Amino acid sequence: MSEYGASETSSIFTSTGTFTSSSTVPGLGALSGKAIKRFGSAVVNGVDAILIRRRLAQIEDHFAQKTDGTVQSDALKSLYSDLLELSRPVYSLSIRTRAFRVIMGKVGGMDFENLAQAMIDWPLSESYDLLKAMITCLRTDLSKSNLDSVNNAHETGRAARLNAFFAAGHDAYTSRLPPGFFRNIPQSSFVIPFLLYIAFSVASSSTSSFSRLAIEVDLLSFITDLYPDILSSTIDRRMYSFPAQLVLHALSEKLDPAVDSLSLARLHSIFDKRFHLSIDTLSSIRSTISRHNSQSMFYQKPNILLLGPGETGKTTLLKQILKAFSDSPEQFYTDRERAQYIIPIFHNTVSALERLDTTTDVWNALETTLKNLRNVIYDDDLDTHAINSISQSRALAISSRLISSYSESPLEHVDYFLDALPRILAKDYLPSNQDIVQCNIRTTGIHSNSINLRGSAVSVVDFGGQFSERRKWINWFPKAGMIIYVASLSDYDETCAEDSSTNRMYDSMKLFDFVMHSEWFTDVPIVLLLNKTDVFAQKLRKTPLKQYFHDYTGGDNYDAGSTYIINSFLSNARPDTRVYLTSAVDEERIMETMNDIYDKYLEPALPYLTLGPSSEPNIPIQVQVQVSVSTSQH
Ligand SMILES: Nc1nc2c(ncn2[C@@H]2O[C@H](COP(=O)(O)OP(=O)(O)OP(=O)(O)O)[C@@H](O)[C@H]2O)c(=O)[nH]1
Ligand SMILES: [Mg+2]
Repeated sequence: MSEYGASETSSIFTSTGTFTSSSTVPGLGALSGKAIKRFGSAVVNGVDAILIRRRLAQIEDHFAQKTDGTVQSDALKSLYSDLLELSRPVYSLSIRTRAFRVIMGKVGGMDFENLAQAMIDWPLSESYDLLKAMITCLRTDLSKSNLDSVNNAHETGRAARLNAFFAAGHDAYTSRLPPGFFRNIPQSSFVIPFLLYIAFSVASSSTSSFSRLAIEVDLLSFITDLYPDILSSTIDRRMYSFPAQLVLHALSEKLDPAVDSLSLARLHSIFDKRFHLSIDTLSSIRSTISRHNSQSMFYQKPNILLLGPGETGKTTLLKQILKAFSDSPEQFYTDRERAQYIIPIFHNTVSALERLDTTTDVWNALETTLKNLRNVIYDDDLDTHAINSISQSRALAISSRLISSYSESPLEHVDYFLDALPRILAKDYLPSNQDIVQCNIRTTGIHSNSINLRGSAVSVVDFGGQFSERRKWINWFPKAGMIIYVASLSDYDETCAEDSSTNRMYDSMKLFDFVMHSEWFTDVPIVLLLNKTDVFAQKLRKTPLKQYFHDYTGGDNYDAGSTYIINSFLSNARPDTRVYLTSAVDEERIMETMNDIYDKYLEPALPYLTLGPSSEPNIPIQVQVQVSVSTSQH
């Protein structure tokens, strides 16, 4: 039994029978598909009035204390039926105001799935009145107050009462908005819950009737008034119209081209063609709603933090993202920028040569190459240097390839640059995109990069992963909107550059554990990116994982090995942690991963993404009355 008593589960208008045909209230009992006749006004008195007020009090109590998730579906249905019933213009304004307050609170608090369902099932004429009232209540951009234009005393009194009705709805709506929604964000963000409510109702209705209704109440003008620059806005601004685009998208899916061609034409004139949903509309709306309480969801924090130990691929990932999301990925690097990578690549090549097995026959011959490369590196004047003599040793480079394939364990970029030696040693060498991706430069300091992520301005922040760098991370913890923790699968047989007694993977797991359970990130989504799958696959065949993780039993099987490492990382992780296996040097693979992260985590967050307090002044909302619902009061 409900903690609110048996009456809670049944409607006074339907099942209890206490509210009978002797009622003086026209229209009662006409819920859920029964024909509703509009009588315009009602006189409620005696027992009926008491029952109605009692029921309303129950509904108010109920919704003040509970969210829908905790209530049984039958009970909910009757609660919503009665709630909607009591919002009808046939009741006194005081009753309607109380019902409207509950309804608007549900919408503002984004706990509206059941309300939307009840409204879809409601007769259209009733939904029309309620929708119109909602829009009026939320409109903030109308001319001052229409009270000024009302000239006789009676009308003024009526308008004032209506004003109070809308103000009550507005109040209830704003008081339930998710934390931070109202303050310091553009005014139009205030309507996000309402727009999501409409999008949800449209998307979940089975026919086009509800969509037509939304057009009829002039939702499109409401949207264009709120977002005058809906199509022309800059990237920074465009994200604010995401929920509006969601509504337009849902409407265009539901309207019937044969019947609603005019509405569709108007709709398409404001619909952003670049708007993209990765999942179906309803799931997309649901996942957007489900994120609303997560304070992390980019409210003033559009920052993706790339954390993880040194040399795990954070900067490589960033390079790939910056290039892929730029306006022209192919021309991303200028020749000057490419040239800046020559010296670091020579450095990488030298260290690659230095790590080769000195007992091999060709080592002596390679030394000339090494010496010349060093000369170039340590002399600032690249042009006058002995690039010529370096290129003479090109033949030797071929043999270096042999050596690298014999080397005991693969050395990643090291292998790459040894293989690329003939090209690197050419006189007119200019690093290719892939050379730049493979180039290993240790990050020091913090590097925040603004990118346009499918139309949204987001910062991706890259940190150095070495011990000495980690202490700098903390400054950014309060600003984290999302964490991508990058670990390297191939770390299992290596020790830390800063401490040769610590295994890199153990260090990585410990650091992950720290990040995962840091109080800064309680609400911050964390994605674990297990990188360097390519190196891992190669390495596993040569260096047994069991040697470093004694309880591992999967041999050199890639799936067994990677699953074991995933499980080890996740053994103490939050259940919502998402894991990806990827290779940051493989452009296609890493972009697949990033797109998936975008679809699952970023897209649902977009409505909450904002650039910060100073982006637009917070103009106080004024409640004004423009459209009145038909009613008469007592
Ligand atoms: N083969 C291979 N190499 C990778 C992969 N990811 C990164 N690398 C290489 O590993 C090296 C280190 O990568 P970075 O991105 O610089 O590492 P980081 O995490 O930024 O390191 P710090 O800046 O020191 O914290 C570079 O040479 C990359 O090209 C991968 O998936 N496969
Ligand atoms: Mg780096």
